[in-house]
Amino acid sequence: MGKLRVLELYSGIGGMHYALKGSCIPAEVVAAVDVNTTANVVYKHNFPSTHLWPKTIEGVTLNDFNKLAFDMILMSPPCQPFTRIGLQGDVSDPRTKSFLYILNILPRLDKLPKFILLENVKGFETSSARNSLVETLEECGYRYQEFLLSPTCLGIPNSRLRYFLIAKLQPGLFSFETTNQILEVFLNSDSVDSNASKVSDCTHKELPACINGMKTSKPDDGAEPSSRTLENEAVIFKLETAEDLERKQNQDSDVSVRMLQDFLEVDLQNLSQYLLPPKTLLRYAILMDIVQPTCRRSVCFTKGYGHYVEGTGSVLQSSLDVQLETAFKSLHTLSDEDKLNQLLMLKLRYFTPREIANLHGLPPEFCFPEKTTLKQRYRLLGNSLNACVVARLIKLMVE
Ligand SMILES: C[S@@+](CC[C@H](N)C(=O)[O-])C[C@H]1O[C@@H](n2cnc3c(N)ncnc32)[C@H](O)[C@@H]1O
Repeated sequence: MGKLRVLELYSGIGGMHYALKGSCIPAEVVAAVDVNTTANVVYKHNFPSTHLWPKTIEGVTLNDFNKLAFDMILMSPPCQPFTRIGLQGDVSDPRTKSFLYILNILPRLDKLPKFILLENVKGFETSSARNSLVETLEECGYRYQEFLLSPTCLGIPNSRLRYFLIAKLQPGLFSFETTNQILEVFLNSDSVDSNASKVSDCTHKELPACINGMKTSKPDDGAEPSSRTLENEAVIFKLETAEDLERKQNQDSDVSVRMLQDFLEVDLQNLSQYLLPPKTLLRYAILMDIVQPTCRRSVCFTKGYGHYVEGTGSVLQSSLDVQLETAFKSLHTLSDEDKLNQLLMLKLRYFTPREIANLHGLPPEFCFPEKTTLKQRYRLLGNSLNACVVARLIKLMVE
């Protein structure tokens, strides 16, 4: 097979590009399109020779698309119109306009791409946008398969449940039986399993995230602890019930998932930059998802991480001299000053952008330009994707 020509839409910081590299499929990104200036600076920094179009997708004409003669589309359209906690504007949200434009362009292309992969949030599967996508694919003669997957199914200790669709132009066949059901595990077909080590061999050597074989348990749903009600549930400590604690203990004892410590920076420079400030500790400590380096879980890192505290991602207890339970149990009886002293002993800190990049399966060579601020880094990473999960899907789609 010659090199596949790949079009990367909504390219952001290039998560799809890294996934493509990780898949080891002979391919090149012939164009990447994104309208976000900050993301584009990061993309260009990491992929200086890729043709990046800093414009809206609606601004790319049918003629421009035809000239690219691409074989594959990789895309992660804006997810805000489909998030469970958002307004769910779906196709009437202006942010879906570019996606509908792509659906309109697709049947009119001189040559249909052989492969299409789409990533979005959980919630997309019940949207009208998804229905339009599937209708268009069927009209154009594609077979497709939908998934809901989290990186935990690859042994990566991070919940990031996402919707994926892979499509292949007929007469091309997938190496597995497609089903109308949304698959919540990677398929255990021989072809996928036997290739698991191959993906990891060529995927970012020092990166621990992609080394694992596949796990076939159902993914957790990545729900944030603060998003549910606590009525009728006895709180043990830190607003957590026995059920919460049991779930977390189960996750932490699941040895098919790696420990967070494998993803942490070893000699962290500027630790103080990442420590949670006193005001935040006093106001929000009780709501935060706190993990230790030996934990095998973390909640989804969103674009507000490091800025908003509640439900945006886990924080790390970097001093293990004090037990979390001990620090929290008597907290409500203390004065603010004593409360703070007790919390400070835990040395709670944010994960660094590099550590989140590690959890996302971005390779060691991925980096931010110096000028990208910390807030921008968290924001861009929160919008990105897990490159290991997508690498697996690309392989499954093409083989
Ligand atoms: C969910 S993020 C995708 C992130 C990307 N996969 C990554 O790894 O960083 C959606 C991206 O679409 C871009 N975007 C949104 N609307 C767009 C449009 N109409 N044209 C081009 N890019 C758009 C945003 O700037 C954002 O970077």
